[in-house]
Amino acid sequence: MGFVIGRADNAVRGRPTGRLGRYRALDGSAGTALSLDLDTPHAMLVVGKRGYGKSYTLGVIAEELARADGLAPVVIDPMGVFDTLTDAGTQEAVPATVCEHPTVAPDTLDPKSWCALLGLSPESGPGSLVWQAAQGADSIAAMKAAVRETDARDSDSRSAHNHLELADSWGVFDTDGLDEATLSSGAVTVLDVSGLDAEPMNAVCRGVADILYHARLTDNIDRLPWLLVDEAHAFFNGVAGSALRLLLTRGRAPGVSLVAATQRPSAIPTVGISQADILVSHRLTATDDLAALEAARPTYLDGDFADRLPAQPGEVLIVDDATETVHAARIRTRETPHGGESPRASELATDAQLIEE
Ligand SMILES: Nc1ncnc2c1ncn2[C@@H]1O[C@H](COP(=O)(O)OP(=O)(O)OP(=O)(O)O)[C@@H](O)[C@H]1O
Repeated sequence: MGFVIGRADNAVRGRPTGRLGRYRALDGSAGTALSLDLDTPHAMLVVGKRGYGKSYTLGVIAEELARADGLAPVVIDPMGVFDTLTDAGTQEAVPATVCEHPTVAPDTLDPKSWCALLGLSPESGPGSLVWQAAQGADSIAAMKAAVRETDARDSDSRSAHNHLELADSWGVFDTDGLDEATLSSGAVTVLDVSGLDAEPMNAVCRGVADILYHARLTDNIDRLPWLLVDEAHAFFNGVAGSALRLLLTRGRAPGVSLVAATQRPSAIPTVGISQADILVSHRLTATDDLAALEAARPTYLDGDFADRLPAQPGEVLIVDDATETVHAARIRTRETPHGGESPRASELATDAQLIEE
């Protein structure tokens, strides 16, 4: 099994692990196996510039989580590239389901989040109406009715109503939306949010993060959730941000893991980097991204961090807090097809065009 990332006592064997890859030897040969601890909760950050393998690495982690017992993996998929987890692969099938139109119950969002989602200040007339409506209603229809029935100024209730109409039009709110039971089937649940704008995408992520966290706090699920979020900067900077920060800072106590992938670590709040116990870094070159990592992780990342970063797709530098170690590795090959390949013009050209050349 080789080394287990995220497990303080590497002598402990026989507990759940996922195959991550192998050490990268200087001569390019494959070294000892590297696994990821799946026994205890973790907060992981996967970073790297575009095209160097973040989504691929998330896919590898999802494959391993789906096969492990006792876990409830959920992928927030803003690029629509993880549906391939259900395809036939090189090994036995990965238990996976894809939800193409994920919805959450309106009351998974608290009043403050409703105001933030709709871009309303809670102190404003329309904002305070939305706040009040969100406190008592469990559907958008009930929220709209509550707003209509107030004796507030006409212009305020009309504005609040219009904002709620807009939220309704996103199609991501439903009283029968995702719940802890559907999210903890044991298979990896892929939530395809790729067709959505930033606000509804954030609403789904926020709702799901809250459902998983509260389900563990109240002992309502007996599996340990792992929330995987691709393009995480889009969520840390939206309504989902506070829920993701909560998972990073307090998720591990009740047993919720977060794996956040981003090409822009500089757009992630410092706490998002400093609270991660496992950092997986693909190639990074932007000065502000490197500075953000170094500023948040001074303990292990000294000045030569940039020099130690890999150059090829699929290669990573892993910083592991549990063992206080840094590892140069290559992520293993996906078993299911990778869905994030950029299209090439040559692939789209017809045979006739290619013959003409
Ligand atoms: N571990 C790996 N083994 C083999 N090939 C890999 C590996 N990781 C990445 N690749 C190759 O690199 C390509 C880019 O990877 P990926 O789509 O994950 O990039 P990304 O960093 O998520 O980019 P983007 O930010 O554009 O989504 C893949 O299509 C694949 O061909």
